[in-house]
Amino acid sequence: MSHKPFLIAPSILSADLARLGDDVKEVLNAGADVIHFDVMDNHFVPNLTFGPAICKALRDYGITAPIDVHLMADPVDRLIPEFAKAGADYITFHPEAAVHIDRTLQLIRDNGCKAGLVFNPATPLSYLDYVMDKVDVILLMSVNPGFGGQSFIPATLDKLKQARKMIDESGFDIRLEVDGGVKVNNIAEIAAAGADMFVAGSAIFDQPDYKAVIDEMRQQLAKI
Ligand SMILES: O=C(CO)[C@H](O)[C@H](O)COP(=O)(O)O
Repeated sequence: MSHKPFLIAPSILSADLARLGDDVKEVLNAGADVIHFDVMDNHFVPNLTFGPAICKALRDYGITAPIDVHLMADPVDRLIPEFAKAGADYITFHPEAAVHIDRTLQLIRDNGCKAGLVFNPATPLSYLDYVMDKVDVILLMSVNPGFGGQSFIPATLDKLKQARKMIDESGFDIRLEVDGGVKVNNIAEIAAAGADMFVAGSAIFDQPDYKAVIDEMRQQLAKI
């Protein structure tokens, strides 16, 4: 197995939304690598969160770290140029929400962002079969999307191993991201299964000392 340097991506779903800019600065100062930005539309998932204006507000507030926009929205295409303009670095979407997956991946790259597909726990990896050359990131949901604070679904470990094999065999430069129920006590096992980018919401933002959690996560990752 080969993997890229590990990235920790706190999910702002669990941040203090009344003081989002400051909370994001704090988590980055605590050692986070990427900000995970959950876009929920109350249609594809039963919750409603943030749009491009909030992404732009973070940029205007001085956030320079990569922003990883996870679209839990249907349809997706018209959001892509908006988020690219607002400062997104990664844009990922669910294949079930796209009419033309290949075209949507290309649209993301054409807008200057890294493109990715997101897989719900029961969504098969076969959606990747003809687009491995068009993805920069594969995101496996380890919970059903919509809410933070859920438990990691163990079957994700086998799915991560399959995705890692597909990436390694493809020879393409693709990140393997995981989202949902990632904690200090399971991050090593998740990394051993092949993930190299870890979204964590409640595990980080629900603790008073972000640096302590992120440091502990890195200590666990150093075992891999
Ligand atoms: O996409 C998400 C939910 O749909 C969140 O990013 C994810 O659940 C993170 O929260 P936690 O780490 O608390 O499980």
